[in-house]
Amino acid sequence: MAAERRPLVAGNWKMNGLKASIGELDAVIAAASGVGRCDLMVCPPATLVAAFAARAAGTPVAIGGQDCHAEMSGAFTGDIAAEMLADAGATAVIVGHSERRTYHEESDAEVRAKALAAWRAGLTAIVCIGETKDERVAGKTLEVLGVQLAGSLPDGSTATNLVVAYEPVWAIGTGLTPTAADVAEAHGFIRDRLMARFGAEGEGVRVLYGGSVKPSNAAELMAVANVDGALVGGASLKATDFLGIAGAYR
Ligand SMILES: O=C(CO)COP(=O)(O)O
Repeated sequence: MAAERRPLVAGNWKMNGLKASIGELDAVIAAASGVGRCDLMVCPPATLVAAFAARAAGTPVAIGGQDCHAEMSGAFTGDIAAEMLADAGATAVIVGHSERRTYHEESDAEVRAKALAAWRAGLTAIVCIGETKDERVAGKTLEVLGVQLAGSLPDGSTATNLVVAYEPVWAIGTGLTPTAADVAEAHGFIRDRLMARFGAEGEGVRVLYGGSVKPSNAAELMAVANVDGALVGGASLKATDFLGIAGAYR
């Protein structure tokens, strides 16, 4: 029997949001109990994690970080340890987002170390993978995803400590999305790899789609086999749009 995977719709606010933005979180919390068929998470910038986690405590909305350092503490100016995110009330952290891989040159090995750091702190690791436009045009999408999965996921991944986010780099912030068939192919491939390596746990790992998800395309994307929710960037900044996407699971 296929594993029961409860969908997750997570918002990645990236470098957006000030204290006043908590009103958007309030609106998500107010509507959350009506979004019964999926989990909801908001990943604000690090400066807002503690305040957001305090506000979301006892509600169905989880709070996550956007990145963490692999070490627990030390002389790493400007960096944030997974333990600090957990201390602030986060229950998950995104690692290996393509913007980290591109602008901070993070390798699969570093992403893997960050995922292990997340587990050390008791956080779920949301590990992002995805091909560039050039890689897709060259027909290398699945090869790239295979390498990223092998290098970025630690041994010991389970249905509860890991979420994978498939985010084609060319679909992020561009308004472009892959066809449903392309999403099905990528997610099916990821599922196969997860099951080959982690067995029944791999069957339970949620695989999110990310890249230009909007209320208008969410239902179609979320209906694809092995798509267990969304990692939403721009459209997560407005509660109405974010909730519109989660509405795919109403
Ligand atoms: O990078 C993303 C989420 O992590 C997706 O961003 P957009 O939804 O803005 O395309």
